Amino acid sequence: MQLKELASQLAVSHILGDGETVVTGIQTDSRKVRPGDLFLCISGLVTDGHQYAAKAVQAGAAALVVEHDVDVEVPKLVVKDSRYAMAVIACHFYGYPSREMKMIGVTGTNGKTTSTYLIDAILSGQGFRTGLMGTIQMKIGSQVTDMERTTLEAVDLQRHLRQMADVGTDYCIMEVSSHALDLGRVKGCRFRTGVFTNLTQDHLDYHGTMERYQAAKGLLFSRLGNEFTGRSDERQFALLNADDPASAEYAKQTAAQVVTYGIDSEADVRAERIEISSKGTRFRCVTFKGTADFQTKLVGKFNVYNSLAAIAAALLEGIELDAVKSSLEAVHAVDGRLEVVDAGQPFLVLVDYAHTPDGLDNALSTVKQFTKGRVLCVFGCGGDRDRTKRPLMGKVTAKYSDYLYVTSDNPRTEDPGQILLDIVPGIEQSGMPAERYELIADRREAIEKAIARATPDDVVLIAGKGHEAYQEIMGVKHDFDDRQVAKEAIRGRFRD
Ligand SMILES: CC(=O)N[C@H]1[C@@H](OP(=O)(O)OP(=O)(O)OC[C@H]2O[C@@H](n3ccc(=O)[nH]c3=O)[C@H](O)[C@@H]2O)O[C@H](CO)[C@@H](O)[C@@H]1O[C@H](C)C(=O)N[C@@H](C)C(=O)N[C@H](CCC(=O)O)C(=O)O
Ligand SMILES: Nc1ncnc2c1ncn2[C@@H]1O[C@H](COP(=O)(O)OP(=O)(O)OP(=O)(O)O)[C@@H](O)[C@H]1O
Ligand SMILES: N[C@H](CCC[C@H](N)C(=O)O)C(=O)O
Ligand SMILES: [Mg+2]
Repeated sequence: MQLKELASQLAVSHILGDGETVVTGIQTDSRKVRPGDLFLCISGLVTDGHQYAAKAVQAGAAALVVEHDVDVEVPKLVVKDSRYAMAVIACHFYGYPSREMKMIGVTGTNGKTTSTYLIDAILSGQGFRTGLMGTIQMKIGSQVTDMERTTLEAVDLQRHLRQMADVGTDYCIMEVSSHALDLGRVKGCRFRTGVFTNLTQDHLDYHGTMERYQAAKGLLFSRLGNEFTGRSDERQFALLNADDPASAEYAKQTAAQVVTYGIDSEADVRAERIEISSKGTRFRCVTFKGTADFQTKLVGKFNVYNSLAAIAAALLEGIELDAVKSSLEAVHAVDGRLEVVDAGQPFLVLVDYAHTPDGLDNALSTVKQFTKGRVLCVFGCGGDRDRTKRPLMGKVTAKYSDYLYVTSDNPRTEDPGQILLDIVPGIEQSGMPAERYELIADRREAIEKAIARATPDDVVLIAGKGHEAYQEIMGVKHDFDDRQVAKEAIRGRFRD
């Protein structure tokens, strides 16, 4: 595509050099530039992409997008805001793929990955071709790849959406993180449905306050439904959790049709008579398309919310309640979410991805409900992330656990020992005596100790890393999988 065609998408911009220069790809990271690419210089939070313009050109960049002139001899498109230009250019370059599929975006502090998996299971169960994008994986046609980010930057997002559209995808179901909304990664995407799971504390390192965090998530809804076309297949929906106070604000902001789900409040899709066991959950679901009794393999009240979101999203696509029920009931636990680790031991070991105070409250209160013996919890807090959530996570784990093994969870560039110390005030506040918790920076050792202490009827919950297969220390990712390590610890203990 010619540089001048991309320039024509931006009202206030100008070209320095030959506008007929052809670019064959788009890139925002100089280290990934290939010959013929257009390199966009983004002024980021850590560094300024303009500094890497020369490197990008050395690697073969045919042209640049810049906010100011740089001393490099290739044609340049000068824009006001290169992050905004990135979304506009990416959408145009890849031919607006989100218009060729029905996009379902899920935002919220917890439950995004789980809800997207459930929606995917129901829609694909009906024979629709689905694509999935989120924390664990990206699925395009039959190809599945692991992900490093929850929501991709606009250039990567649009490129993959193009691939999804090209393989004939009917529905793209994707997680939309608050970082993505705030940084404009999904600008230009046309969503059919925006789903809100819940809002509780996380990411205050980035957003600063809960108000700003709430507002970032609100962008998914405030951009939804502004155009009424009269066509039912072009209707847009804001699917909101009636039990979460933030929903009222999102309902006001959106022009889309608001549909609610919930348990405690009046809602369009509501669960009643909830019965939770360690094997699954039963509930009656009263909807605008009838009533049905569900028996799912997913454990916990929080998973009833995730199920309701998925049921409502599917009903809005015209799927019959019976069909929704049979697909949902067939779903097993999502990878690393209350996943059972079984190496023949006489007690239950679960690996879960709870890494926020509310996530831990949900996971642990659920476990507590069906534990006859003691709850032994292994957990930590991520480095280079919201520090204020650390004592809160300490407090909530202490509330539900009989023994706590406080350990590392991706210390990243921080001192692991200091992160543990940041957690302790919350444990102390809960009144847990010192002999019932240990600080063990080495996660393997912490898991081994918890497994060594467990007796029949106890439950060991290893929280925070779920599906992750690494432990990031000082910027280096070391192989580490809680499920594998737990199995090794069990085998070590029960070896004859
Ligand atoms: C806060 C945040 O999301 N920051 C992202 C953002 O960083 P930034 O704008 O500050 O960029 P920067 O690092 O200053 O770099 C500026 C520019 O220089 C470029 N550069 C940099 C170095 C170089 O050698 N060459 C080069 O070209 C970069 O590619 C970038 O375009 O853009 C970068 C490039 O795309 C991302 O790598 C970076 O993700 C950081 C590392 C990150 O950790 N993000 C996490 C918090 C995140 O996004 N998490 C959410 C999930 C949250 C949830 O679970 O709810 C997610 O969606 O994954
Ligand atoms: N609806 C929910 N409400 C509260 N907690 C939940 C909910 N669903 C899941 N959780 C808890 O949060 C953890 C993470 O769930 P999930 O991966 O689905 O969330 P997510 O929003 O995708 O997280 P991330 O922001 O890291 O992508 C689970 O392991 C569980 O402990
Ligand atoms: N998407 C979340 C995941 C946190 C997972 C936890 N294991 C950690 O590293 O803190 C984040 O980037 O904050
Ligand atoms: Mg996720």
